[in-house]
Amino acid sequence: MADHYRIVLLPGDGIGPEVCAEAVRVLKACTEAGGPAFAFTEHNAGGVAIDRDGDPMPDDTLAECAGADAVLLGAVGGPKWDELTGPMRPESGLLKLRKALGAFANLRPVSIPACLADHSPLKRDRIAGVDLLTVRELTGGIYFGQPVGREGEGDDERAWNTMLYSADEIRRVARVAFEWARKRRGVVTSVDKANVLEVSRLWRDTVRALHEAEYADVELNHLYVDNAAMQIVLRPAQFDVILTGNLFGDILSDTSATLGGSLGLLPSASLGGGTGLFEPVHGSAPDIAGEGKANPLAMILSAAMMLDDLGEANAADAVRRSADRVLEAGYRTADLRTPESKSASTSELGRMIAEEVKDRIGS
Ligand SMILES: NC(=O)C1=CN([C@@H]2O[C@H](COP(=O)(O)OP(=O)(O)OC[C@H]3O[C@@H](n4cnc5c(N)ncnc54)[C@H](O)[C@@H]3O)[C@@H](O)[C@H]2O)C=CC1
Ligand SMILES: CC(C)CC(=O)C(=O)O
Ligand SMILES: [Mg+2]
Repeated sequence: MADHYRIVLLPGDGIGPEVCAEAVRVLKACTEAGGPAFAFTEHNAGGVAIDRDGDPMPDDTLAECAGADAVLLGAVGGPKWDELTGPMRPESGLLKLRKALGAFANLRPVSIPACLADHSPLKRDRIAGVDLLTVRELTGGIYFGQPVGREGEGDDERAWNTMLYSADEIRRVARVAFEWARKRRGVVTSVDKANVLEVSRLWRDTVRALHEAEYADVELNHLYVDNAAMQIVLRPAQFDVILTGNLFGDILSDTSATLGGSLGLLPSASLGGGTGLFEPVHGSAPDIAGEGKANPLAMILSAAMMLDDLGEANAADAVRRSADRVLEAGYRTADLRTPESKSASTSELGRMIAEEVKDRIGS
C-alpha cells in the first residue's frame, strides 16, 4: 500500500461542497480506523472557479488532477452561470477535465438496498433483483463532436452540434463493458439509435464485430434508446451491463436513478486514463443547495468506487456496508423521507456513516 494517496478535491457548486465534505469525513474515518491514508488538496472547479479565476477549469487545476492518485468531484453549474456560453460554462470545465484525464469509460452502477424498496416509484416486484451497470462513453459523441455553432438572427437563427464517434472510441469502451459483463452476469445490452443515425450504425457494427472476435462467451443484445428508456422503467431487472454513448448514457443513468427513488443514491467512476475521476451522477441541485437536505450517499459511494480503483477493497466494502447499516437503521435525508423514517441532514448522515466505518474497517 502507498504511504498515502494524493486526492484532489473539486467540490464545485451548489450541493457539491456539502456532499464532498461528507465523503472526505468518511475517508478520514477509514484512516482513523487503520485503513488507507490520504493527502487532500482542494481546488476550484465550475462556477466557483469562474468567479475566482475566470475559468471553470484552470490549467493548474488540470495539472494537479493529472498528477493525483484520484480526483473527487462534487458537482458544477447553477443558475448564476446559466447565461454563459461555450468553454466559459461550468459544465464545459467538467468536460475538459474528463477529456484531459482520458476518462472515456463512465461506470454508473444501480442496485437497491432492500430497505429502500418502498421508496421506489415502481412496485416491489418490478425492482426485485435490480443490479445494473451503465457503461457510458464519456469523452466523445455529441458532447465533444465538431463542428458546433450558432448563427443568424430571428427566424433565420440556427444552431448545431455533431454526434461523432470513431470505431476506436467505440471499441475501447465496448471492451470495458464486455470485461465487466464477464465479472458479472455475462450480458451486455448495447443501446443506440441505429434505426436513424449513421453514427449509431457504426456503433452497432463495431460492438458486434468486437463481440464476435473476442467476447462470444458474453450475451450481446441491442436496443434502440427510446425502447431502452421504457425497458429500464418497465423491467429493470433484465439488465446486467448497459453499454451506450455519452448523451444516451447521461439520460439513461438519470432514468435508472428513479428505480431507487432518488438521484442522490447514484455514484460513478470515470476511468480510462492514469487518474480516475469519481463523481456522483447528480448535478449541483440548486433547488436544495445550502439547506442540509442533499443526500450525500451518491458522493460517499463514489468515494467507495475510488477506494476500489485504488486497490483498497476492504475499505471500499466497509464504506458500502456502513452506508447500508445507516439506511437499515431507518435514517433518511429529505429526498427519501417517509412518515416512518428518522430524518437526517446531509452532515448527520455523513457522520453516522463515518462512525460505522470506524467499527467496520478490518472486520
Ligand atoms: N456532474 C455535474 O456536475 C452535473 C452538473 N449538472 C448541473 O447541475 C445544475 C442543476 O441541474 P439539474 O438538471 O437540476 O440536475 P440535478 O441533478 O442537480 O437535480 C435534479 C433533481 O434531483 C435532486 N437531487 C440531485 N442530487 C440530489 C441529492 N444528492 N440529494 C437529494 N436530491 C438531489 C435535485 O434537488 C433536483 O430536484 C445545472 O447547472 C446542471 O448543468 C447536472 C448534472 C451533472
Ligand atoms: C457535463 C455534465 C453536466 C453532464 C451530466 O449531466 C453528467 O455527466 O451526468
Ligand atoms: Mg447527467
